[in-house]
Amino acid sequence: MSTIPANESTIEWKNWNAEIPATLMFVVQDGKILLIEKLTGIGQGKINGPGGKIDPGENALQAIVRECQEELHITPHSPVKMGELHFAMSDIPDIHCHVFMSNTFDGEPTSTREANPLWTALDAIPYDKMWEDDRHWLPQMLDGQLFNGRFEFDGEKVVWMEVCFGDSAKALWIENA
Ligand SMILES: Nc1nc2c([nH]c(=O)n2[C@H]2C[C@H](O)[C@@H](COP(=O)(O)OP(=O)(O)OP(=O)(O)O)O2)c(=O)[nH]1
Repeated sequence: MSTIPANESTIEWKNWNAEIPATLMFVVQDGKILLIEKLTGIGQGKINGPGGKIDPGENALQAIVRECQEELHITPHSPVKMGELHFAMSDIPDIHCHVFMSNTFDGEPTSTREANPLWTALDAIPYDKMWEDDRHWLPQMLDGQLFNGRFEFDGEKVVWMEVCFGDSAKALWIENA
């Protein structure tokens, strides 16, 4: 488990519930990862994976497939859930995010109103243009590790975090999609 800084979180995580359920997808193929330049919504202007909010009546898997279709015109095959992320935000509603990976998909990644596709070498992921927490779980996820991350933000800055990996991380997931 990794934590920063050493101080306690101001969040009472035991009773914490996010307002927004969301998803992320990372497609990896031939030594490259399919990232996006996000053009709308939360994190606009950042590099991220495709994803977005879960609509009422959807589960996380249905939501991530729909978001990939909407944002990049691709349909990922057999998404595998790799992690959950819990974001306690200071200035926007709190977010609970399900993170998936896939190695194959139908369609051609295409720019849309919401995103520009960016095939990126796995050793050149631009963490400086991504959310600050990503560097604390994305490398391990790409090594095949399941994860569970809790992050407290002040604006866009991480002020506290706790990230677990492996089976003990999966035991912390709220939902096994
Ligand atoms: N990698 C990463 N992704 C994050 C972080 N915080 C955060 O909300 N996200 C992701 C989760 C969602 O995929 C996305 C936020 O949802 P969104 O605003 O894109 O939702 P949406 O596509 O449904 O947008 P809209 O309907 O409001 O236009 O950003 C973070 O710290 N790191």
